[in-house]
Amino acid sequence: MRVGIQGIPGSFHHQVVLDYFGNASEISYYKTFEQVAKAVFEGRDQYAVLAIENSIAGAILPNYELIDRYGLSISGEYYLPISHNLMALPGQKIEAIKEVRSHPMALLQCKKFFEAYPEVLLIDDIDTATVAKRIATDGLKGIGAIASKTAAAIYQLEILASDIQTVKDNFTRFIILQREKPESTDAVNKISLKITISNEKGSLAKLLTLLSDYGLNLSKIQSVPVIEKPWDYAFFIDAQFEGHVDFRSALAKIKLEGAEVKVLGEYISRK
Ligand SMILES: O=C(O)C(=O)C[C@]1(C(=O)O)C=C[C@@H](O)C=C1
Repeated sequence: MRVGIQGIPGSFHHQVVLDYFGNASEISYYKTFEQVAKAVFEGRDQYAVLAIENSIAGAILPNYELIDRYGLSISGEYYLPISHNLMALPGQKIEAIKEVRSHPMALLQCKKFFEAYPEVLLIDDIDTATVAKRIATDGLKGIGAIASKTAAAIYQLEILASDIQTVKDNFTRFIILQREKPESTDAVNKISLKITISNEKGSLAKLLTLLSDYGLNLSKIQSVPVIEKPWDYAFFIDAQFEGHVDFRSALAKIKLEGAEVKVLGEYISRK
C-alpha cells in the first residue's frame, strides 16, 4: 500500500502514517499538499494523509479546497498529539539563534514561546523536519527548527527547549483520503459534508436544526468562500452519530430544501 504525504521522515505527517498504517506501508514524500492530492487523484498513491485542523492554530483551509477540487473521499481520521521542540546544531546556545524556520502551522502553535525572544525572526518553511534536515546537512549556525523529538534524533540536532507549543495539550487532526469512496459499513459514525446554501434569512439555522432533528451531532462547521460568487459561503460540516441514524434521509431532506450537498466521506470517528 502506498501513502502520500507532504514532508519527509520525522515530520508529523510521517508519524501519522506509521501510527495509522503501520511500518509496512510505502510512503511517497511531496513538497506540497497539492502534489499529495494529485497523486491520489491520478492513482499513483492509494491513500493520502492530510493535516486539516490543529487545536491551537485552527483549520488549514486550503486543504478543504483540495479535497473538494480533486473529488477525493475521506475514509478515516487520526488525532496526533503534537509536541514542538526548538532545536539547532549541537553546541549552540539559545541566545545564538537569530532565525527560526518551520511549517507555518507549527510556528503559529508556538507563538507565545517566542514572545520572550522578540529579536528572533520566524520564517515559514516547507515542513518541520525538512528544516531540521537542512540545518544538519548544510551545517547552518544561528538557525533553529521547530520539530518533533524524533526529527531531532534522526537529524542529530540538539534540543534547546522542549514542549514549546502554547498549551501542552496540542492535537492535530489528520484525514485519510482515497480516490474512490470505500464500501459503506455499519461501523460508520461520522460524516463530512460540503453544503452550499442560498444566502437567505434563516437558511443556515434551518440546516442546523434539520441535522439535529435527524440525530446528527455537529462536531465542526467551517465556512469557506464560494469563489465564483463573492460573499457567498459554503460550509464544510462534520457530524457524528450513534446507532442507526438515517443520515441519508437527512441529506435528501436538506437537498429538498434547495441546498447543494456533497458527501466528502463516511468513516469511523477516532476521537
Ligand atoms: O511539518 C510537519 O511536520 C507536518 O507534518 C505539517 C503540520 C501541518 O500541516 O499542520 C502537521 C502537524 C503540525 O500541526 C504542524 C505541521
